[in-house]
This record gives sequence, structure tokens and C-alpha cells, in this order.
Amino acid sequence: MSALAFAAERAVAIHAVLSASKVCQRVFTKLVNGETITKKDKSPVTIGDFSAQAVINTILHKSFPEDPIVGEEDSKDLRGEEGRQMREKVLELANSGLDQALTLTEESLLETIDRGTYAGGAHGRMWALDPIDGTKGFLRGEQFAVCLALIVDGQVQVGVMGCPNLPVDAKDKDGEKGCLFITVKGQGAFQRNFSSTKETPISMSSIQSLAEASFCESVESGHSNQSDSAKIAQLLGITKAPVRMDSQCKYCSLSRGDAEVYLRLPVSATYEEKIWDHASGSLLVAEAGGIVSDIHGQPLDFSKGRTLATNSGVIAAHAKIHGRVIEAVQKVLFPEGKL
Ligand SMILES: Nc1ncnc2c1ncn2[C@@H]1O[C@H](COP(=O)(O)OS(=O)(=O)O)[C@@H](OP(=O)(O)O)[C@H]1O
Ligand SMILES: [Mg+2]
Ligand SMILES: [Mg+2]
Ligand SMILES: [Mg+2]
Repeated sequence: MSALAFAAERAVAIHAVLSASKVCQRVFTKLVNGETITKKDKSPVTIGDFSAQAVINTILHKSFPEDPIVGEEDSKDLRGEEGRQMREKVLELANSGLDQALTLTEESLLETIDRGTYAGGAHGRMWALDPIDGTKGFLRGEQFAVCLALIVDGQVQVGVMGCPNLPVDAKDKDGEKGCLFITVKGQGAFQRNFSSTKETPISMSSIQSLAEASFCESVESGHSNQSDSAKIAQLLGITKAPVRMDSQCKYCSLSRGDAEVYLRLPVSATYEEKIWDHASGSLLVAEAGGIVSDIHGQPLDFSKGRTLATNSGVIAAHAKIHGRVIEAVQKVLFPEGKL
């Protein structure tokens, strides 16, 4: 029997995401003032984000030295005298997540973080990396995800997400936390705990009646138009309150049946969604029986560079109800019928 496609990439991605997730868990318990900085776009970045990107880029480079990486972070804020304190912290943390043979120096730390500056595009292999998705959730001690995807010729082929604070079983919120979500195109969607290598197949809940559905959206009101999502929910007859959750954990929740619809409605005409915010999550949902599109029902196009430049917003739902959700989205966002 021939080996499954992308078996090596899947295994390396699991190792990389799990190693980085554990670094994030350690850093959270020790995070002190001054270890978070605000980027130009006003979003936060922490020593956790830099360390996780360093760990994953180092592990990827060892196994796939030719593969470019589209990563969220770069080393600018860690350079020079100004960056010294943070750089030293990040170096210590990154090395705590790496095998001894891969130990980084200050110089190789900056170099490995900057391997994530690839511009993306329509051709060849590339990894999309969000070392901490939902940094605000991470800082609040709530949901965040370490997200890694392999994109080949514009198509997401492998996705692995680590969710350190997500309960293994949504019905047991005080039970064990820390799950990995794993998917390869055409091979289904799986969940495993941080503490065990046993993988369980997962799928979306297949509800017939939208009245029973629940939907999830961002915690941050600046990332999705929440008043429009309330109108869409009403139009669909959804009565349950939305589940507000940070990060790509929303895709993970959907893919194991905790919620049925994910609405991410554009808040500004100029914001372009980043490929690392959706690559792994969108494949996971698709492999679990869902459809992921933009607000017009168009597939997400990962071939346009570092952003989803030709898409607007994100709508994910079970394949059986996705069409009805898009209809409602269009009615609410474009009441005159114009696109
Ligand atoms: N204006 C705007 N619109 C849409 N999306 C934005 C915007 N600003 C930031 N971001 C991206 O949102 C990522 C966080 O994911 P979520 O929105 O799902 O989570 S949450 O709102 O923070 O709860 C977040 O990812 P991280 O930076 O990795 O946390 C951003 O890439
Ligand atoms: Mg960020
Ligand atoms: Mg993100
Ligand atoms: Mg991030």
C-alpha cells in the first residue's frame, strides 16, 4: 500500500505545532509587563508569538529547507539595544521548545523568525503560519491557536492547529484542556489531546433546522460586524446567543460540532484578511463536512499573496445550510440587491 499523501508534512507540522503550543502554555504563566508590544496596526505581539514562530520555522527548516514560509511576525522589534530584553527572553523560550541539536543563537533566532517573510503567491509550496492566532485571547487567558498550513499552488493541503485552552470535550468545560486539530485534503479531519497521540475523526453537526443552530464570531467587535450578524441570525431563525470566541478555535469548534455557523463580516472596506488567519481552519471545516467562503459565496483564494485580497469576510457552515446562510448574509448586507 502506498503512503498517504503529505504524510511527512503532516507529521512534521504536528511536532512543530505541539512544540510551539507548549512554549505558549509556559510563557502565559510567566508573562510580565513589558513582554507585550503594540504593532503599527495597534494589534499586540508578545514574547509568545515570537517564540512560537521561531520554534515552528526552525522545525520546518530542518525537514523542508527549501520551503518558503508566510508567517505573521518578523524580527524588527527584537533587534538592536531596544529589542535586547525581549530578544533574550524569546531566545530562552524558543530554545526551551527545541531539541538540543536545533538550539538557536541570538543571530540564528532573528534569522529563523525572518524566514516567515515570504510574499506568497499562486505557484509552488509554502507554509502559512500564525504563531499565536488570537493574541488578545492569549493575553486574557482565553482561546488562542497555533496555526500552520501547507499551501501548494494556491490550495491548502495540510492544516494543523494547536488550541492549548480549548476543552477536549466542549460539554466538559472544566475538564482536560489542550487539543490538536489535524487535516489533510481528502483525508478527513481529526482531533487529539496534547497528552495522547490517539487521533479521533471529527465532523460537523448535521442539523436540518436552522432554528437549532448556534453561531460563533470574534470576541473583538472590530473584527466582525456584530450588529449585522445579529440581523442575519434573526433572519435565519437562530435564537441561541452567539458564542464569542477568539482565534481559529472557531473553525475547530465548528468542525467538531460545537456550533454550526461562523460569521466574520467585514467591518471596513479596506481590511484584507491574512492567509494565516484562515488557511488551516478553512481546510479543517471543509474536511469535516462544511463549506467556507467569503460573504459572496466565493471560495477563499490563497493564491493572491499574504492576504485574501480578492475575498471579503468569511462565512463557514455545514454544506447543507451554507447556501441558506449566504442568502441571508446577502439580504442583510445588500438590501438593495447590489453587490
Ligand atoms: N480589523 C480587523 N478585521 C478583521 N480581522 C482582524 C482585524 N484586525 C486584526 N484582525 C485579525 O484577527 C485575528 C484574531 O482573530 P479573531 O478575530 O478570530 O479573534 S478575536 O476577535 O481576537 O477574538 C488577528 O490575528 P492575530 O493577530 O494572530 O491575533 C488578526 O490577524
Ligand atoms: Mg497578530
Ligand atoms: Mg491571526
Ligand atoms: Mg497571530
